[in-house]
Amino acid sequence: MKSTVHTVTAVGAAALSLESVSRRYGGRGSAVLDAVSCVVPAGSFTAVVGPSGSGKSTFLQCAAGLDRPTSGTVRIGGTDLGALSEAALTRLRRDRVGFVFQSHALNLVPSLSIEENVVLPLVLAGADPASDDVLDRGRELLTRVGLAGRGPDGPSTLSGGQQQRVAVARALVTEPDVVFADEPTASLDPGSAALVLALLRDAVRIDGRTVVMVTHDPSAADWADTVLTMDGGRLR
Ligand SMILES: Nc1ncnc2c1ncn2[C@@H]1O[C@H](COP(=O)(O)OP(=O)(O)OP(=O)(O)O)[C@@H](O)[C@H]1O
Repeated sequence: MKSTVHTVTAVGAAALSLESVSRRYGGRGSAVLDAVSCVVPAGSFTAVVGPSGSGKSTFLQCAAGLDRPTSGTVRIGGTDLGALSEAALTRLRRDRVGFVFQSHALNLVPSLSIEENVVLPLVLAGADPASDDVLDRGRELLTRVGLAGRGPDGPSTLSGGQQQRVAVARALVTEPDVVFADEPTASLDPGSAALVLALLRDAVRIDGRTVVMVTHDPSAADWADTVLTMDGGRLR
């Protein structure tokens, strides 16, 4: 089937591209993602919207290397994810991708302090948690998200909105090629949601990061530069 290539308008190389990506479950079933192609340039904020069941989460999972498409090619920063072993894909997700999930309860590790959560991707990549670089980076990001001084506390001492801001800090800590956010404001009140969305927008505008966010919420999509609409597994 012919597919349209959706190019998000922005300057810069592709941070993410999908080329005729399809995902089917159970072999004979219909395509949950149906020959989806798009190019997301570096330094852009893209929202993916669409009705329930249209394939938004599947799009995000395939684009982020959390799921392997049945066919087609996904590239992050020019790397073809399909060519990577499971171990290499895991490293790419750790080092070059940031994630913010829907539920703040699932985003943070409760047994770690707030600052340990923020720098976790660096430590998993082999950095010394006690090094000045790591400690400074953790403090810098906590200041950025308005939680300076809260680093030694546990995540459970924070509100849901504050926990999502920590999740954004952690998603940015490796300076990833792409930050993927799946309904990051779904469980938040409007004020807390706006704070989280402003952090994502500033990561794009100030730091040149690339954000791809799935959302049901039209007011959340308003924060993005570009809105991609999914319908029946295809981009409209
Ligand atoms: N693991 C799976 N096995 C079989 N079908 C699946 C699986 N995951 C998703 N689907 C189906 O794929 C379709 C798209 O699901 P997906 O979660 O991507 O949609 P969505 O647009 O994110 O929906 P929502 O907005 O409700 O979260 C749905 O019909 C769903 O039932």
